[in-house]
Amino acid sequence: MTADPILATRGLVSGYAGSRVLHEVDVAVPEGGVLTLLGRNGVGKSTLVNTIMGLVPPMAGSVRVAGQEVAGARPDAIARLGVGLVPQGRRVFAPLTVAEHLDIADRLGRKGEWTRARVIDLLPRLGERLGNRGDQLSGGEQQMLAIARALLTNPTVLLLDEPSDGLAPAVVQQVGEVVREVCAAGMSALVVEQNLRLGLSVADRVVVMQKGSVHWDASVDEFRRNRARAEQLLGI
Ligand SMILES: Nc1ncnc2c1ncn2[C@@H]1O[C@H](COP(=O)(O)OP(=O)(O)OP(=O)(O)O)[C@@H](O)[C@H]1O
Repeated sequence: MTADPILATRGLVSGYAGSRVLHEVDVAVPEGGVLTLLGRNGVGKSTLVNTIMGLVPPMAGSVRVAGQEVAGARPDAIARLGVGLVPQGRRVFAPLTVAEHLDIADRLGRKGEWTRARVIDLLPRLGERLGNRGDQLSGGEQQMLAIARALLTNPTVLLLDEPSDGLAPAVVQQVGEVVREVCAAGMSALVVEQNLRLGLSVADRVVVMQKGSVHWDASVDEFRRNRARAEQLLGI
């Protein structure tokens, strides 16, 4: 891993209609590594992800992708610079088929090693469901589609916002395997997870947020050794 992070925020302030949610947040995703972001409900994890992606405009601070400043840029420009988003709630389009979702990502996204064939090889279930509409998919299949769509844009860093959200335990395990496989293939990622086991299984570093601020930035080992602190910050 190099010293320069592939994605870094510095002093990032953000929020909605005058109310601040993020207070000078510094996080860094190591190149080829995974940063897992933990925190109780409502601490600002999705706001951080959406601000990095340009969906929520930053009020102050910096967001750098591969050394380039992107704070204030539009989401499509940020995507073209190599940031891929697997959004909370998956955002699959009900009337579009799996194939149509993949076509759109293929057409609009960057070209690279994540081709449609490779994505379907990783997620064979999607290959069997190409003609099915978004609203005919299970939650797990929708999550796989959200991941496939993001991978097809060939990001240099992937933002995954609670990929296990709302899924049954067996399906969480399948999604976990996919996330681990993608990360093991060298994808840099920021992973927001409520599922501690999944989050830690992919992480190189762990950041815990509380009330819009980073309260703990630790290696996975350090996090595991300080169980009491983890429990106190996460309310578990
Ligand atoms: N679109 C929005 N407009 C106004 N306030 C919002 C909006 N989205 C989130 N908030 C508020 O911002 C704060 C942080 O929410 P956010 O969704 O970022 O937290 P989170 O840590 O991702 O929580 P969760 O785990 O529940 O998704 C909350 O107080 C929430 O009510």
